[in-house]
Amino acid sequence: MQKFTLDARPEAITFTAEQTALIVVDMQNAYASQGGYLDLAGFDVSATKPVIENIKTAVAAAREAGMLIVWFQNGWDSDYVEAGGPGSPNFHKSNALKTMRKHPELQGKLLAKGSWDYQLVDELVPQPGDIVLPKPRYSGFFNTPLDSILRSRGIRHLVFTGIATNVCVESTLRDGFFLEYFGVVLADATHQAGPAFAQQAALFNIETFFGWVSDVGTFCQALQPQSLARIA
Ligand SMILES: C/C(=C/NC(N)=O)C(=O)O
Repeated sequence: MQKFTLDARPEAITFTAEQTALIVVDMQNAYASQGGYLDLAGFDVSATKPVIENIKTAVAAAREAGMLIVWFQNGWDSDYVEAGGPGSPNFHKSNALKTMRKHPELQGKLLAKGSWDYQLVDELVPQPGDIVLPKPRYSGFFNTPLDSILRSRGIRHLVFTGIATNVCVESTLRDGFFLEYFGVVLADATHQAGPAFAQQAALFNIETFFGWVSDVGTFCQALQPQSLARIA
């Protein structure tokens, strides 16, 4: 199997395309579009367009190299049974659920399956052979078949893109770490929920404790057939 070496912080990391999945976390209107959940809840989504473009570029490079692409969609049924009631911390901490309690006219709209908010942004379209997984909580490993899908393919490395860096990306990467997956974040293909320091803190945590941090240009460069980064 061909090996690729990706320049990353805190050090370069080597992987094969067959044993790596590109994970696209929750690139839904809820998280990346004006008028979506995060915007309505008061989070700044004005800088998500370049993130969408960078994800498109990373997905194309990963697909060309033969990597599995996994797309997550965060949310629940339109009655919010899957979100959990007052007995679930999710009921109390989800800003989507809190926003809908404050604005009952939004009930059934935010992160509800079938809604515009739940849909992936128009610019990012899964292709045949990709895996599209719904998830009910921040971590993509919780109550989803992600682990068995990856294990059955021998995948050990996960390259992360998506929104939000400090919530679902970091949660999924951390759970992956405990399950012995090597997690790499492409920083310019992610965006935080909250102030800029939340992005910096999440990336600091990841590169220092849980994984590696690189960027889309470096990732594409590493995957190029003629790249000097390629090791026979
Ligand atoms: C804040 C938030 C983040 N989700 C994510 N996809 O990172 C949420 O779902 O409430």
